[in-house]
Parts: sequence; structure tokens; C-alpha cells
Amino acid sequence: MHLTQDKDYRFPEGFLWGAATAAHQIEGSPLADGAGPSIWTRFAHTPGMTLNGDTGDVACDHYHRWKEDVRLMRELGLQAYRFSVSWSRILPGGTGRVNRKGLDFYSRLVDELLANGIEPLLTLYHWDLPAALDDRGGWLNRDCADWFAEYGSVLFRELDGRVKKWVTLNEPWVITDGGYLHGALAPGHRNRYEAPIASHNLMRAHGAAVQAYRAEGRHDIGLVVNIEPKYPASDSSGDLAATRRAHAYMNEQYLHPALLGRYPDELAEIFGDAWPQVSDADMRQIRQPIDFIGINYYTRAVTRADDSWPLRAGSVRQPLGTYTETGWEVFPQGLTDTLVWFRDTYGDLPIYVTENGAAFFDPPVAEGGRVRDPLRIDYLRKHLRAIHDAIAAGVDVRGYMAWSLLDNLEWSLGYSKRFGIIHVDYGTLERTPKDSARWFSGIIGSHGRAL
Ligand SMILES: OC[C@H]1NNC[C@@H](O)[C@@H]1O
Repeated sequence: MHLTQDKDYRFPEGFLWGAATAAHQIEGSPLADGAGPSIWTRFAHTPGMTLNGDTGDVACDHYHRWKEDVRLMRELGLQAYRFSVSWSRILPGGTGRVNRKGLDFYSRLVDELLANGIEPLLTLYHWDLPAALDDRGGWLNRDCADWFAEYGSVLFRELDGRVKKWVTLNEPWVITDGGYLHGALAPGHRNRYEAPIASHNLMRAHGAAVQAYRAEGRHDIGLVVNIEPKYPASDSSGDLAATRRAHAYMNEQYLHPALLGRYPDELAEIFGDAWPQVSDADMRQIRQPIDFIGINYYTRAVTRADDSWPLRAGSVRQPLGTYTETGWEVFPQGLTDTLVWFRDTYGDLPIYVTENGAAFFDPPVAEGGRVRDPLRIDYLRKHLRAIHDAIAAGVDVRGYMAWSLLDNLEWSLGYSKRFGIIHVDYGTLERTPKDSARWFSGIIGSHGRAL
């Protein structure tokens, strides 16, 4: 039977195909070779903070298996690999003394990637703040902008040129909503006065790192945000207002200051007396010109007014929707809408989809080493087609990083959720490419035509 494709999903020349991970989720050995503890080492070792008490002490043991993992990337034909650096491997105390062994780990990884024709995309901060800096107030201390710029400069001097795409922060919304407002993530605070201060300082740190890069670096630097488009559950004034608040809080709170130099008005409404006064000088520091934006997309939220704290907006489960293991609706159109919205709101800044993927209940590795994950293939196919639709609408999308290369530590959910295109047996640490990995490899090889 000859399947005729009624649409050619070929992607533009130069479109970058890859996969993404983060240090604390895959590396293990968090204190090896002189590294200092991070807030996630502490948080996960605090009873009750993670499912089953799961920690990043072993994770995927990428710290020792990195060469094998790069070989797997090459075998899959990945053109790029997005990863993060653990700050406290580089600066065990957060500032000051550089730990050469920590720097050497990432320098070797970058060289191995380049030797295998894989472009590194390096994220400076993917949630694992050095514990020593948390002891000094962490993201609540205005000095964090200088701490972060110092850390970034160490890496810029060591790796720029081999690394040509840098990311300052991964998902500042998750860092503050999870770590300072609702307390589900490290450092586990639940304080509506702290959350906006942490957000503002994170964005000051982003600006300071970009300024430091312009002094040290010669290539590209950007910011990665998670975007979840909000669709009103009804056209009632309450639901429309709640949708507007939710959109401002999750999707505009970081892009507006970074790209427009101001916060959305709704934030003062949401936080009330907890919304801090911010100076024009701070806003100028935050709004540093960047070379690209990274957008992480997983799902949408149909939104209605409710009595939730402090947003007064909640999501409505869709009775006919398909949901992943993390309870996220599969809604590819939301990715097209997000990419078009970004371009219409912030202009033609190049975009990378720096994370997209899903956790489904995967079967165990079958005889002969297969892991059948048809739902993940379907999810990835639909979202890649959605990106193609946005490109057809004129949006400058430059690349796609599947989340994730490996099954890994899903933060407070421990190892219960598997996002990888490669299965990891957490007992033996054996890697097994899933059907989705082989499928993705074919998509890369056909440059999207096989979608
Ligand atoms: O929840 C899936 C992913 N979302 N973005 C940040 C990553 O660290 C998560 O594992």
C-alpha cells in the first residue's frame, strides 16, 4: 500500500535536530571530584521532598557514562545536544575558587560532542544552585546577579568557540513558581513575597550574564522559557480575566522584561502588596539584546476563574483530551499558536524549541532490546508537524531538541516519569534506544520528510 503524503513536512536547510538533558537529572555523583552540594542535593535528601525519597546521587550515571551517551547520540544522527552545567562542580562554594576537575568534565564532554559532529547547546543554570549560595540568600539576594555573571564568565573563557550557543537560565517560571511560591521544588519555599523577588533577581542575573558574555564571548546567547498557552474555558468575564492573569504570570512574566523591558501589568494585580518596586536601572540590565529564544513546550491549559492562591485561575481537564503520564493534555496546535504568538508579540528573534516531549507508561525492554513507545512517536510527530506549520506561517524556528535524550530524574517526581527516547534501566544503568529514538533518527535523516 503506497501512503501518499498530502503534505511535504521537509524542514528548512540548516534546521538543527537534537535532544536535551540537564545535569542534575542525568549525571549522578553530585559531589565527585571536588564538587559542592547544590540545593537539589539538599532538597532530595530532605525526607518527604521527593517521591520514594529518590535523589540524584546515581541518576543515569552520565558522569561516568558520558562517552557511551555521546556514541548513542551519534548513532541516532543527532546534530545537537542541549545539556546543562552543574554550577557547584565548577565553583563548589558558588563563587571564588574554580574546581578544575569539574571544568575538565564539561570540557571533555564538549570535545567528544564536537569530535562526533554534534553541536553543544550549553545551559548555565538548570535549577541546581550551589547550596553555599542558598545559604547566602540564593535568588533572594541581589548579589546573585554578580555571582551568576562570575560563574558564566568562568565557562565563557573555558568553552566559548567550542560552544557557540549558550543559554543563561532554563525556565525561570518553574524555578520561582516551584521553588519559592508553591514549594514543590528546591529550595522549597512557599512565600508570595519571595516569588517575585526571586523572579526579578533571576532576570537580573540573566542580564548580567549576557553582559558578561558580550565582554568574553563571540557567539550566541539566549534565554529558555517554558510556555503554556492559555485558552479561556468560556467567554465569561471571570474566565477571560483569569486566562489573562495566567498568561501574564506564566508566559509573559519573563519574556516581557527580557525583550520589552517591562513586566506585564497583571503581575501587580496577582501579587498585590507582594509585588516589589523595581528600578529602571534593573529593567535596563535585564533587557540585554539576545541572539535567540528557547521555547520549551509540553501542553496547553484551558483556563477558568477559581479561588486558587494567588492566581485565582485554574486549568480545566478536557473530557475528550488525551493526557500524558504527567497529566498534561496532548495539544500540538498549542505549539503552533505559541510560536506564532511569540513572533507577533516579540518580533522575529530566532527560536529554538529547546524542549518538547512526553512521559508515557513505557513497557519493559522486550526480548531483543526493543522498547515500544508508539504514544511518544505520535506525540513527537504531531508536535514536529505543528512546528512545521508555524514555519510555514513565517516564524523563524531554527531547531528542535527532544526532551529527553534519556529517561531521567523528574525532580520531585523522582524516577517515576520516563521522558526519554532512550530507556534507562535504573538497576543496571543499561541504555536501550526506544522505538521513538529510531523513529526520530529517521526523521532527522529525512529532514522531516518522513513525518
Ligand atoms: O517536566 C519535563 C521537563 N520540563 N522542563 C524542565 C525539565 O527539567 C523537565 O524534566
